[in-house]
Amino acid sequence: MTKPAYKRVLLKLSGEALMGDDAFGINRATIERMVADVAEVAKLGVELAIVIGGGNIFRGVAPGAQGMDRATADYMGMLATVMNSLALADAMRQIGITARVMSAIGIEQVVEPYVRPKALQYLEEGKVVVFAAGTGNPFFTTDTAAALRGSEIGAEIVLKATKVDGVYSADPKKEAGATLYSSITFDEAIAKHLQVMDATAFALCRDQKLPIKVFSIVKPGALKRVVMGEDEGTLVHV
Ligand SMILES: Nc1ncnc2c1ncn2[C@@H]1O[C@H](COP(=O)(O)OP(=O)(O)OP(=O)(O)O)[C@@H](O)[C@H]1O
Ligand SMILES: O=c1ccn([C@@H]2O[C@H](COP(=O)(O)O)[C@@H](O)[C@H]2O)c(=O)[nH]1
Repeated sequence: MTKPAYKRVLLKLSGEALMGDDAFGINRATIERMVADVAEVAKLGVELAIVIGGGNIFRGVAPGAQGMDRATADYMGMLATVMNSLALADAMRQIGITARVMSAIGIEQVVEPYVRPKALQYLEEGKVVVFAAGTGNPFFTTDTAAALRGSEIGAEIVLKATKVDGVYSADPKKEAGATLYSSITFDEAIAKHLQVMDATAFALCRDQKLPIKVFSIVKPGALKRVVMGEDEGTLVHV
C-alpha cells in the first residue's frame, strides 16, 4: 500500500463548516462525518494535531460583537473554540480514537493546559491532540494558532480544511469568475490580499518554511487524498 506523504501534520478544521446546513452551532451529522475523515487519516499512522475554529459560535469581529470591547469579544471567540474542541474530542472518543484537548487559556477544570512537551508526547503515543483556545491572545485567529502550533510541534504541513476547495484569485463565494490556484507562494497570497487565511498566519508559515494545503472539508475523501500526497486543493509555499 502507498504510504502517507507526511508523518506529522497540523489540521486546521473550519469552525464554520461544523454548522452544516444549520444557522449556528454544531450539526451532529456534520461533526460525525468530519471525525470519520479524521479517523481514516489517524489510522494511516499519521501523527495528527488539530486546531478548530469558532466561527460557528462566535467571532470577535462578527456583527454580533459590535459595540463590545474587542479583546473581550476575542476571548469569547477563543472560548467558542474550546466548545468545538470538546465536541470534536468527544466525537472521536465515540469511534475509538483517543484525543487530548489542550487549552491555551487556563480552564483546568475543563481541559488540560497547553504544555508543548506533553503535546509532543501525546503525538508520539499516537493520540490526536486538539489545541483549543487559539493562541490564547486576542487580536489573532485560529489560522494563526494553526501556524503557531504547527511550527512548535514540527509539523511538516498545515492542512487547512475549509468550506472552499482551495485558494482562488478572489473569494469564490462572492466572485463567480474567480479561478482556483493549484499552488501559490506566500508572498503572492499576501500581496494579492487573498482572504482565505489571515496575513499573520501566511507570514508565520512563510518565515518557518511551513507549507499550507487549503482544501475542502465538505468534499468526501479530500483529507485522505491530501495526506496521501494526491492532487487536491491548493499548496501555499515559500
Ligand atoms: N481568495 C480566496 N480563496 C478562497 N477562499 C476565500 C478567498 N477569499 C476569501 N475566501 C473565503 O475564506 C473562507 C475561509 O476562511 P475562514 O477563515 O473565513 O473560514 P474557516 O477557517 O473555514 O472558518 P473558521 O474561522 O470558523 O474556522 C472561505 O469560505 C471563502 O469564502
Ligand atoms: O488566537 C486566537 C484565536 C481566536 N480568537 C478569537 O476567536 C474567534 C474564533 O476564531 P476563528 O479563527 O475566527 O474561527 C476569532 O474570531 C477571535 O475572536 C482570538 O482572539 N485569538
